[in-house]
Amino acid sequence: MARIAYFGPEGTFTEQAARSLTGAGDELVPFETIQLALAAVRKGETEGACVPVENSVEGVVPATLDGLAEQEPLIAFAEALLPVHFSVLTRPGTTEIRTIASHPHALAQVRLWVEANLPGAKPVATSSTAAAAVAVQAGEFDAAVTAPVAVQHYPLEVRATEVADVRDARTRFLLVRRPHGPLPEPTGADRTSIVAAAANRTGALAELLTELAGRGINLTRLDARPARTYGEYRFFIDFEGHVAEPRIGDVLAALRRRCRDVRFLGSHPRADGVRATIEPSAGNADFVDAADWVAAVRRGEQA
Ligand SMILES: O=C(O)C(=O)C[C@]1(C(=O)O)C=C[C@@H](O)C=C1
Repeated sequence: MARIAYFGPEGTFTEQAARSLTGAGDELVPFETIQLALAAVRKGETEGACVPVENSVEGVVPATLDGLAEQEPLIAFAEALLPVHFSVLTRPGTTEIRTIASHPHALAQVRLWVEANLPGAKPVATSSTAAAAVAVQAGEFDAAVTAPVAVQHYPLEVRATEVADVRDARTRFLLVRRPHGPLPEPTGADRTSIVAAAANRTGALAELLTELAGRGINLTRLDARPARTYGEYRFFIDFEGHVAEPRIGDVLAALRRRCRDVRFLGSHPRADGVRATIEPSAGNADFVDAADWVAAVRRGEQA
């Protein structure tokens, strides 16, 4: 049985993701913020932490990216992809909705719906969707935009379901742990994540990307976040493949040479099961064959 921290309180999308990534015997422990969930696993209070990383409408979750780039390293060893649509909850009997609360990512995904259906309602940011339900229950706000499961945890009334400005929105979540023990086995449908600090000079980012492109490695995400000094950035790069593969090991070694700093954030199976695209002459067998040939040349056996 493992203790797993998650971005709570109870009834968040993240709790759902954590349940899908853990076993029945595991204990899920809610934390009010992403930072606190990551701190729990760093301190060894829990064996893992489940946090949201990116949404198909609103993009990355900054607290997760910054939290993984800074302090002691953590490694993602599994991911979940959840469909995202919302319920709107109020205290029973509420007649007028003047304030509508939720996580900023959730508010951004229902802005048009709120304008059309609750004109004049003021959006208010809370730490999570479930925290909005708690605040509505406490009488702080009139309505909460929540995950559909939230109503099972809080005694609120469902005013609308399936609320979403963009159909088929999805959020991806990571299960992270401290870097100890073996990585998940490669499956052929894996994702590798790094955060890199490129040198501050012309073409530095293009050179990093050329290392990946030259080995036929397909990117799945590229984001820049400030590196806490004005004008300096970190690049979060996700790509197809697993560090156990020769082609991925080869590109990581090249990035390590080129970057001021590079941190490995994990290699794990993709939740959508999409298999890596392998370009002609960039498969693992091609890398192994090329390395064998160089070794033979060095031994003086082949020219
Ligand atoms: O507040 C929650 O329920 C969360 O799990 C966070 C979160 C996010 O960070 O994007 C997760 C999915 C939705 O996109 C809205 C909020």
